[in-house]
Amino acid sequence: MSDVEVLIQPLDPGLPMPSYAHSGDAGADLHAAEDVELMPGERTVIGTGVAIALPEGYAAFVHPRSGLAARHGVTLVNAPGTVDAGYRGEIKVTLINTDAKEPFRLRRGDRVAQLVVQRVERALFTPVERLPESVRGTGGFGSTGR
Ligand SMILES: O=c1ccn([C@H]2C[C@H](O)[C@@H](COP(=O)(O)OP(=O)(O)OP(=O)(O)O)O2)c(=O)[nH]1
Ligand SMILES: [Mg+2]
Repeated sequence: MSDVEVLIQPLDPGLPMPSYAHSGDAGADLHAAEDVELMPGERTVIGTGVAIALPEGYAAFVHPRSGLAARHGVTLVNAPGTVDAGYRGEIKVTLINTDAKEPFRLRRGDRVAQLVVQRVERALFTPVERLPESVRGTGGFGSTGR
């Protein structure tokens, strides 16, 4: 894994910066900027107290944390959220509590999601009459069976 410099602006003094729990981790944990209580089925958007400037050719993706998903049914509505290189606003997280019964509580400062920084390509969309043939062809949506 190589390093890439990402400029980060703390918007909320007192909140920890995103950080990798272990060397080799792909995701840097993002911290919740506020206390939240989500009823079963409820969703909300919360801040993480940081803004970033990614280099051209990169994007960052806001992924759920598997511990919150497995233990509490808490995930992100738009997983993975896409942070564009040109975005300078606060990174936000679209939390949802999918649990049928249990409310979910999160404290300010808790790790709520994780940010994965990746190189991305831009497509040059080239219109054609016919696409090249492939083994899969047009089969999709369960075409290979269950
Ligand atoms: O989980 C997310 C997803 C997006 N964003 C920010 C960064 C991203 O660059 C911007 C726009 O996101 P997106 O393009 O997914 O949303 P949109 O609904 O298409 O909004 P827009 O019209 O602003 O592009 O919102 C977040 O902070 N968190
Ligand atoms: Mg958009």
